[in-house]
Amino acid sequence: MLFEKAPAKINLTLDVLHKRDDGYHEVEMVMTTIDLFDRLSFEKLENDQIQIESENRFVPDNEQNLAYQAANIFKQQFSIKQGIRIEIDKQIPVAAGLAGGSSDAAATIRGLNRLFDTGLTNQEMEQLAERIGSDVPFCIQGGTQLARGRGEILRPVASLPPCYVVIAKPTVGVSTKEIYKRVNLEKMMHPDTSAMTHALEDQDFGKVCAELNNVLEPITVEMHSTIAQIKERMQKAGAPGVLMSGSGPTVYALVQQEAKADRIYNSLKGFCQDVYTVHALR
Ligand SMILES: C[C@@](CO)(OP(=O)(O)O)[C@H](O)COP(=O)(O)OP(=O)(O)OC[C@H]1O[C@@H](n2ccc(N)nc2=O)[C@H](O)[C@@H]1O
Ligand SMILES: Nc1ncnc2c1ncn2[C@@H]1O[C@H](COP(=O)(O)OP(=O)(O)O)[C@@H](O)[C@H]1O
Repeated sequence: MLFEKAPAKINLTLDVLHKRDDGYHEVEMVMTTIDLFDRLSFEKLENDQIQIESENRFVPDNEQNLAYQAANIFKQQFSIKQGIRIEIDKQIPVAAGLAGGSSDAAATIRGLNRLFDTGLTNQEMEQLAERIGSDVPFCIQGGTQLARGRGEILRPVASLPPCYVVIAKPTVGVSTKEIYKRVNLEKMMHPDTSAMTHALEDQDFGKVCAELNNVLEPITVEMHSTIAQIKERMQKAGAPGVLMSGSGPTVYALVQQEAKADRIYNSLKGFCQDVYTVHALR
């Protein structure tokens, strides 16, 4: 048996540049992994099946599961006849904009690369990952990266300065596809991506907070006003930087003082079911 941790990600910026002929959107976004993890275990089976086990009722146990899809692609790639049992201890909220499923898929590729001793490089794993979803290549290495293309063209950038990340996920469900469908390119306040990467290089926390921007946020907020309410609560509790992650509905606050992080956490506990205080991964 072998284990892998699958961290969640947040978007520090998310820009949509244009719609492509293949239906996807050309994006430019800075993402960073945080210390909120799913834990996966991998075991070889004598039969030819892929088995997914999870106690979380929102996690599919069939080919819909991104970890299943990753295992299937991996088996095909290396003509592996054995089966694989994958157990997912789910800690990342599902359908949250935190890339939980994508990170499970990436962890599966990393885990199977070790289990079957196949020696794939990170770049080769990212190429396999691309076939599963736009966010999966980023999740192979995580850290802080600038992602372009539909999310698969990656460049490492400087990490977040040390800070707390207070995360709140309302119970509303959001479909990524639906949010991208509502994108109106004329009506956008685009992030300054290069200002964000420079702020990270300079470890300028105030500037990082000032540059947080996600063009999908107004679209999801229009559908779910609770996101705006969470943002307002965080700001009132003293958060210097607040943003929705990915297509939502999760909102996070960045803050450097522990006492302020506690205050933000307490202002949301009771209002929101899923609230966590975590750190960015360096
Ligand atoms: C918005 C983001 C930001 O990190 O994350 P999440 O909210 O999912 O965490 C990503 O772009 C989501 O990536 P991911 O969830 O992997 O998307 P995919 O499975 O590849 O695509 C789901 C659907 O979203 C739309 N899509 C996705 C990526 C992209 N660059 N352009 C798109 O238009 C397409 O309609 C696609 O059918
Ligand atoms: N391993 C997995 N963990 C969670 N959700 C998964 C997984 N595999 C597939 N899914 C499906 O993917 C959808 C999006 O989930 P998730 O990856 O958590 O969200 P997001 O893309 O918003 O970050 C869910 O509705 C769920 O049914």
